[in-house]
Amino acid sequence: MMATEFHSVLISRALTNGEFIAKYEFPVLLTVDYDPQGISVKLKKDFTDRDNGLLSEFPVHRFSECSRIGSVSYVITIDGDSTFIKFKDAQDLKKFHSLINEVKYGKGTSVFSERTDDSSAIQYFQFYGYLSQQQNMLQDYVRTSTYQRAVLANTDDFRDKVVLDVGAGSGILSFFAVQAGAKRVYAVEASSMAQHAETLVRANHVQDKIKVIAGKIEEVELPESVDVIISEPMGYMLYNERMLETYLHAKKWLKPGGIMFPSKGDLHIAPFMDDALYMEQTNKANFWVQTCFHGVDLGCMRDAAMKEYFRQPIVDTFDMRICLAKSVRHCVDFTLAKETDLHRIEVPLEFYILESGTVHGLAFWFDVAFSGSQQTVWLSTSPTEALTHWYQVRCLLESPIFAKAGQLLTGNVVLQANQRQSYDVTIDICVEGVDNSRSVNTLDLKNPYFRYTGQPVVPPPGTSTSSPSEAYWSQLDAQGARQAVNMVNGISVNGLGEVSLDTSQNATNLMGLASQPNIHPGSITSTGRQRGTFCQTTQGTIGGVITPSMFSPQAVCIVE
Ligand SMILES: C[S@@+](CC[C@H](N)C(=O)[O-])C[C@H]1O[C@@H](n2cnc3c(N)ncnc32)[C@H](O)[C@@H]1O
Repeated sequence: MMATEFHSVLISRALTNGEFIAKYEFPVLLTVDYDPQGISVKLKKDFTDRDNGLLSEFPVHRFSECSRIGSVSYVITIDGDSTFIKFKDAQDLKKFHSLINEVKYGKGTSVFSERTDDSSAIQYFQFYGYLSQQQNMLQDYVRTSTYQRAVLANTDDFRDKVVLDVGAGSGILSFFAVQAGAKRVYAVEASSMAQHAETLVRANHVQDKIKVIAGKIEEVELPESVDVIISEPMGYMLYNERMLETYLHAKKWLKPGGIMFPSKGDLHIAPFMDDALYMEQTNKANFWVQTCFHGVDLGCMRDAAMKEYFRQPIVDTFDMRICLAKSVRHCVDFTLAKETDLHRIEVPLEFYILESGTVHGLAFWFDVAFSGSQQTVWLSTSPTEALTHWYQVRCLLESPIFAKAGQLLTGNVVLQANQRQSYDVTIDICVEGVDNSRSVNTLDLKNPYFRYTGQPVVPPPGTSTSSPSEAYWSQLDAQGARQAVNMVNGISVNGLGEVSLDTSQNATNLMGLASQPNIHPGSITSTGRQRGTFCQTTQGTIGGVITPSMFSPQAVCIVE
């Protein structure tokens, strides 16, 4: 990944009276690098130690004002500031002009640019350009370790093979492919993280194996076809971010019979009951019921507030026992699916209700499988498995419906892709044979509510079929020597006044903590991935980066 360089360039800037004065009294080195939205122009002292000589940097995008002047000069205006660039000769100007033309008029539009709003793409790739955000994903050790295991358990599929890493980020999956014996890996990354990936590749002395290509998979050219495609394109509810389409698009570079890692994804959907969650959202909307808020009647806004709160998918985790029926599984085979298959996804639903209760909505989670020739490895985001940074997602119904054990709940979920790299999710369910039992809601997956607090999940009320108090004491009795011992907050005090820690309980707690992956707070809306924020919790301090879209009243903290 090499920047284009122009030596001995003179830079001037325009004064308000239209005259130009020298910005630097010496000739500079101008470099042009890839930028997710166009190009990044850097002005450096024309020294050999180029990294230290950076004078200034500005991006040139499709809508930037630029113009050629004469045969050796160019003027670029950004936010009213005009920079006059005088190249060494006409040859350099021509080269620079063609780079600018590529940005402004493109090599034609791409599948990615056609399906994505510019503003969404800018925010999205800025997010992934932060080392802290890549770190958040790397530190989800369930995710990262499962990928490494899947690759290293299938070395036959990687040894001496050419691999494509789609959306390489820091390049971690490319490194795994090399560890498994890959001959060459093309690591394609559209955000500015590509530059860091290149640095990591060099620092690890694998530049002869890993070739970092800065750009979007839909827009770059590879020198050859590949045997394996590896990627981590899953968003919330599997589909958020629409990066799975990028993953499927990349198949244009896959040799016939080539391997996709992961190979398939299963989206699980189940009806759930959660009175506390429903009441929490309703109570927030009830703020607007007030008829005399500082003397103002807010009542007319209550319905709109309900709509707004119920449009937000809830991202957190829960006890599987809130599910009233076995999940329906919707499977995508990445080796067979086309990217257009993901523009509108309709999942028919049919649930046999196992437990009577109020259906407050539908819960979603996903699993992906790496089907290697030696071993199949699954990565699961199920509520029954160790927590990942994808958590689980729940879509609420504004009007819940009651269903009895043995009844059939039918309907469908429609995921309609939008230009904001996300989906509008419509859930539509009804209890068969009951009047007025249908309920429909459309939610905006781009704008979820991060509800995860780091607190352990609690089982739904009413799951005890015998006396929990009796069960607790008989468990202690069964351990022996516990009779006549009082327990206060894990500290036992026996009849002799001796005090000791209840190590059995503490060990369980510690294990509980240790089994949590390094999960950070919720997400910004550009990706739905991690949100950094700063807060103190009972279990530690959480640090992270705040981005503009994080300033939402619903920001919550997560235990690290
Ligand atoms: C979820 S991250 C995964 C990063 C890395 N592979 C890992 O597993 O840690 C997805 C990465 O794909 C990149 N990406 C998303 N869409 C892309 C596209 N159309 N072309 C190239 N890279 C893309 C993002 O910038 C981001 O760095």
